[in-house]
Amino acid sequence: MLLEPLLNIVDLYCERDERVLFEGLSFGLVAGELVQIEGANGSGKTTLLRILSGLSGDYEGDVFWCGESVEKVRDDFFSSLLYFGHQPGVKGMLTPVENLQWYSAIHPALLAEKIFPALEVVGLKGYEDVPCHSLSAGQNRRVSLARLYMNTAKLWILDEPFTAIDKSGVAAKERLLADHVASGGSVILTTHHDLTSCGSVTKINLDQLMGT
Ligand SMILES: Nc1ncnc2c1ncn2[C@@H]1O[C@H](COP(=O)(O)OP(=O)(O)OP(=O)(O)O)[C@@H](O)[C@H]1O
Repeated sequence: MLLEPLLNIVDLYCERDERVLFEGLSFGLVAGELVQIEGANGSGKTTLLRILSGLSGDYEGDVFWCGESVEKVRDDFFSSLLYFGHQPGVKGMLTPVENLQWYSAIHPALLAEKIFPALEVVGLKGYEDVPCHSLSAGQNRRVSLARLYMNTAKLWILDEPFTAIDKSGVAAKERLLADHVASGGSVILTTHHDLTSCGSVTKINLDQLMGT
């Protein structure tokens, strides 16, 4: 049986600084699917993820969520989405717990009762109350990644989630992604890592869609 796509991207066109990043980009993402966006530096991976996450409206084409234009179903779409950006998005003056409390206050899919277990899983037990400006780059990234262990969102859009994460952290994140798709969640991500234990991965290469 053919599954209806959760997210459907139709004929997307985007240019920046008079350079076409991609044109005619169409693909669908079904429940339980992991899509990896590939491409050289500057090919438009982050730009695409920002468009799909509703953070940039500077494009042509259509994006549908469960068969409806995302514009029409914004509330449902955003409550089903967890976006993990290029930057950790962690405030240095706040502790890991405070950062996650703030995220949980603004996003209904992030469960506050999971903050402490999530910080333990990402290896930050004992650092819960340390201001984030005193943590390393990798530890700040882990604070941000802890959101993945606290959430019930169906769709994860992750921009370079493994940056600054050590080998054991990468293996744990791969397992988390595999569990998410195995339980019917969906993931779109960019990474320069080879995904070795996430099961089936659909790859989309932006280099082949670059215009002039
Ligand atoms: N807000 C913007 N205004 C103008 N140009 C932009 C903007 N954002 C990105 N660009 C340009 O768009 C192109 C694509 O950038 P993007 O960050 O999407 O690439 P990327 O594939 O994610 O790169 P990397 O692998 O280096 O992270 C780059 O040439 C960049 O300079």
